[in-house]
Amino acid sequence: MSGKLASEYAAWQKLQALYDAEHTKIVLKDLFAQDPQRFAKFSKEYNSPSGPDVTLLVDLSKNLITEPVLAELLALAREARVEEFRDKMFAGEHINTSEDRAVLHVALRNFDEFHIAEGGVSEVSGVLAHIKAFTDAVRSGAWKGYTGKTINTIVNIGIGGSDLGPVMVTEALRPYAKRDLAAHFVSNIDGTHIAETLRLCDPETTLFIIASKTFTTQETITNAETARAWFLEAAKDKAAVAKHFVALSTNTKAVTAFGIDEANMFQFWDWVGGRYSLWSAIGLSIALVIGYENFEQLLQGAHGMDKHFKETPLEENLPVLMASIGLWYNDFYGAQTLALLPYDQYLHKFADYFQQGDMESNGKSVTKNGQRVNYETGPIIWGASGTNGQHSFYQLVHQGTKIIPADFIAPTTTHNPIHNSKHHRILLSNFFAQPEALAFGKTEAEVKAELGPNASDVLVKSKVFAGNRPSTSIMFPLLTPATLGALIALYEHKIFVQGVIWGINSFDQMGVELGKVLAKNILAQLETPADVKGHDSSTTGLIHYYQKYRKE
Ligand SMILES: O=P(O)(O)OC[C@H]1O[C@@H](O)[C@@H](O)[C@@H](O)[C@@H]1O
Repeated sequence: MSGKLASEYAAWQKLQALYDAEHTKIVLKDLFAQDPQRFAKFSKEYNSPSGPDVTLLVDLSKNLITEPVLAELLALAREARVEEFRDKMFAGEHINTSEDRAVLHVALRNFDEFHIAEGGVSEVSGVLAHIKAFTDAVRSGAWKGYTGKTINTIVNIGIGGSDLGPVMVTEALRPYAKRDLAAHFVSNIDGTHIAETLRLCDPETTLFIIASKTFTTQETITNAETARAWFLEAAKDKAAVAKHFVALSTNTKAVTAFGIDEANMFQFWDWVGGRYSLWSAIGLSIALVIGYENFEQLLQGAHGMDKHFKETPLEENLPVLMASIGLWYNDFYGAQTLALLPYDQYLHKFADYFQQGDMESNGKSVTKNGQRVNYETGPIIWGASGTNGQHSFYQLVHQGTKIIPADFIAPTTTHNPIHNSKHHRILLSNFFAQPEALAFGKTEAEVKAELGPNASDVLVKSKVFAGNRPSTSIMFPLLTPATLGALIALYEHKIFVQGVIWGINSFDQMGVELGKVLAKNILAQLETPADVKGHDSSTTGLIHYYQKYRKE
């Protein structure tokens, strides 16, 4: 970070000039017609440089880019010193400047390759061994509940980064799950979430995992206290808590104050950001569900992508390429969003996960130097899996007035090849068809030819697809733990690169704090109407309405 705003870089200005002069000429139909090598030029195959075999095909050719545009985008990455900041991250420098912290999720899956000097890094393997021993004990049935029964249900209580990663990954890796171990995730403070979950649990066979980096998050602590009270109603003995409650946290003092045995606390460190923490002790529920070996495969897969990101020249560097192209839309085309569209039911939480991953990281408008940016930063992330989206919001993606870059993601092979993979062939034919239709559209002449000479002009016009709508397609052979690890790390590093170019701190989350403070203040005023003070008339009116009609 050079103290410059991104828009002051020479490459940014060249990109603006390129956009102004060329963007009407960047027409996918023409670009593909002119260059039979376009797919070969703009698609990349990733083969993991270490660890288990992972291959990904990342097809960037249906993006609104030309070679000069891409070259200039990479020049921007260089001018913003992306390589230098990447190396600083891997070296453990405190690049999270506002909190004076290192950013070392890569150290959680390092497998002794990169040398990192930061307190706690040498303890990673010890925590992994703790996770292994504990998951083996629970999964084998050796770990017993307070009446001597084995555990058949786990409930992870956490929110944000202490929930979304475990939820997404355990869903994504269901084919590897121990099917007789039910896993539930409680996050919302709405009592309905814990109440409905506890209805599915038996206190004798349920293990609660209290996942909170700070161990002060109101939702998590309140839900954990409710779970403990529910448990003690049955167990009646506080000593039994040790067999049914474990904690994942950086805050030993608060964990022991809650009554959890320090031996049942899985440690991590302040250099693990919440939204980058599924690789840490926060992944305990993942390891319980899929087994430690599969959890380690997930980490190894991510490590391979880390190595790729660290060592590959920018021209071939997938996170850098995806970040650059995303920035092109975000800052020059005026695109507001990025749709994540996995054609794999197991990835149905992928977009939810990266809503936090991307939006909490790059939803910032002040640079690390305190300057207000004069350009767009993080995109709005959204999406849905499979063909469901097609019957819902794709109308707008195809024919609406907005430009919506989209990432299509699919495995060549399904874990559920029913009817000789008939379902999967249908699914994939949609996966291939949608980006094609978005890119190439349908002209008025084509519609007329299809409808015949008697079709009304209005009907013809309504069936025209302008096309030239950009997308990236990502394919891989099968959604394995290692492949998922690589895929997540790919997006993590994409977010990192964009944050560096925009000059923002992708690793704090000051915006989340305000809501917490305001809600605490109001909570203290909810009892009595006379206490409701210091608000605007709308907020006061809403609270008074609540006070009039509430029943407790
Ligand atoms: O893991 P804990 O500390 O409970 O935090 C849970 C979540 O809280 C939110 O306010 C954010 O700061 C998230 O980044 C974080 O993941």
